Amino acid sequence: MVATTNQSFTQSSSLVKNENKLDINTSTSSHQSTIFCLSSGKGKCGIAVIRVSGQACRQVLKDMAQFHHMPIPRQAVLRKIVDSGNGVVIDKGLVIFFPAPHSFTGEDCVEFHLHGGPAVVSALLCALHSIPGCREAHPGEFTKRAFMNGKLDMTEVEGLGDLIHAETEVQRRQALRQMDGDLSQLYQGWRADIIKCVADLEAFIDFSEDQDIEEHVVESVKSRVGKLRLEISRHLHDNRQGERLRDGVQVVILGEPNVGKSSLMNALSQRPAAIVTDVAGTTRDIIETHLNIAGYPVLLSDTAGLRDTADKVEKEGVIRARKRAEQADVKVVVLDLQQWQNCKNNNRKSSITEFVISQINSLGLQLYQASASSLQILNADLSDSDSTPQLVDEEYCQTIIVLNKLDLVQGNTLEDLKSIDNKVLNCAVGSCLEAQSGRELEPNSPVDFPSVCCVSCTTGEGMQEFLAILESKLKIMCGDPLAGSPSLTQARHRSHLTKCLADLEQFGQMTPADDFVIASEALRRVLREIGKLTGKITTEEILDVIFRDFCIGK
Ligand SMILES: Nc1nc2c(c(=O)[nH]1)N(C=O)[C@@H](CNc1ccc(C(=O)N[C@@H](CCC(=O)O)C(=O)O)cc1)CN2
Ligand SMILES: Nc1nc2c(ncn2[C@@H]2O[C@H](COP(=O)(O)OP(=O)(O)OP(=O)(O)O)[C@@H](O)[C@H]2O)c(=O)[nH]1
Repeated sequence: MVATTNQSFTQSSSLVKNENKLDINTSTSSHQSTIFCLSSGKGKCGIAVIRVSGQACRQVLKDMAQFHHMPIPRQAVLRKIVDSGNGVVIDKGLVIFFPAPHSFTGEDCVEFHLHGGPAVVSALLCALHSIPGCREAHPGEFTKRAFMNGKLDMTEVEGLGDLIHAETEVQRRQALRQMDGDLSQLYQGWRADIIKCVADLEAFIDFSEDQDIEEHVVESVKSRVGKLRLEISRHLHDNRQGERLRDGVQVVILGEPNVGKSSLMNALSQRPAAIVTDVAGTTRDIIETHLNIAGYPVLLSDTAGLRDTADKVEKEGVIRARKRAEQADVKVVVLDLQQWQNCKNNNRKSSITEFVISQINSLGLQLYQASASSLQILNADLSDSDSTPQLVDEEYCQTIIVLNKLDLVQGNTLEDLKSIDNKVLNCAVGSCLEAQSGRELEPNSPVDFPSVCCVSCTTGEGMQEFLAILESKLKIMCGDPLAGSPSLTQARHRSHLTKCLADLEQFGQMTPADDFVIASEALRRVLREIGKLTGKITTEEILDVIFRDFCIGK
């Protein structure tokens, strides 16, 4: 066995060398031009920061800030800053030198912190232009250099991009975690595991006449690959929590005409985003607004009231509403309590539960919301590496039922409403939806029943409770970005990892009669995919797509 270990080690290092041949992420920046850019926001501001990165930085310091010796690294110094072309003083500002490799880009960097007037900024940019070898940076070019110089891997770069684009607190937390390398570490760890497996397997291929090695090595590799398969499965089947948080949660308001959908939309967005009238069928097109609800990014849509109609325009609106409902992460179904009050007034016996159920049924929406298969994997036994988890990707969504126009409910009806226990109502409605879905769930599988609440969009009563429910649903849909292992955040990652999983599964089905060379090739493909994920293997095309979305000056 000692021999095997040694063999693994040499295999392992040759493997790394082989892989590096595919690596274009090794370029040195010595031949590149020096780039500069305004990194703070455009327009008048207190202080403007202009960054310079590249070989000409030392010349810039000499010519523009009269440093005859290089300043102490990373220490701000107040200097007169001069246009070296004409000797004119541009401003008196702070200058910081970050010598390579200890800078953001890994190259020599200089920062000018100036007074934020547009004329000051443009004079400095102009002066930099005239220094030989200097040019203005493209969007994301500083970060691209940081990536090229190995300061950040691709997932960290993407985290940084997300941090800049983060509009809400929870998005910020997820992006920061990714920028800090949590996702990178997870993927690098998987890569290291596979490298070991390939090394062991290839050592076995070279020394297969030794039966002792076969037993141990092949079995151990199979079991390690099995564990990894399960880990990647779990990471992929997370109900897209991280992606949802990054892209925004789709919350869709649905219901019959005139029940108060647009009023709810306006109450949530605190502005008259949608037209409200007492004419049934007012909203036709989908009306969207972006909201920050408790730190979660939400794309809220108001939709046309669901009903059969001969009106051509309204009909199209209803089709769009149903389509949007299918894409919803959270469905907010609005019902009109005045209709229940009318039932009661007409002496038609109807409990609130019956009313809710019959109304929901008549809307013809798919509101059932368990994602049993995805949740199953979370409970799967990690040690049982031979069982390939069978996962079906189900759409997972949450439903809130809002009983609106609470202010119109009076007398006995109001008392009836107040007497009902919310939990009982939630369960009754939930069971009904479960039955309606026609699907059998295993006992104890976690199902989130829809939550029911009463509000008045006119008086604001119940709105806090509704918001609290919505918040809890957003939490379920996005998870806590700081808890547990980091989430998958992008379709790009999903696509690479799905390919990895397919190859790992192919490997798992290998039998002793199979060719181990082919099996090890499957593992090498996994390595290549993870390499693409972290940017160890990349192409200009991919880089362009990723850096395109960065701001100028980043
Ligand atoms: N003025 C200023 N503020 C800024 C930045 C900047 O470039 N300039 N940043 C730009 O995004 C962010 C900070 N990120 C930075 C990341 C690395 C290094 C850096 O010098 N890294 C060196 C040394 C590390 C150390 O000493 O701990 C290195 O990695 O070797 C600097 C800033 C946010 N604030
Ligand atoms: N009393 C009372 N009236 C409400 C409440 N919410 C909405 N309304 C009224 O109900 C009517 C319909 O409201 P909308 O918000 O336009 O209803 P909608 O569901 O968007 O209607 P459509 O666009 O037809 O689908 C308007 O006259 C609102 O003022 C409420 O809580 N109490």
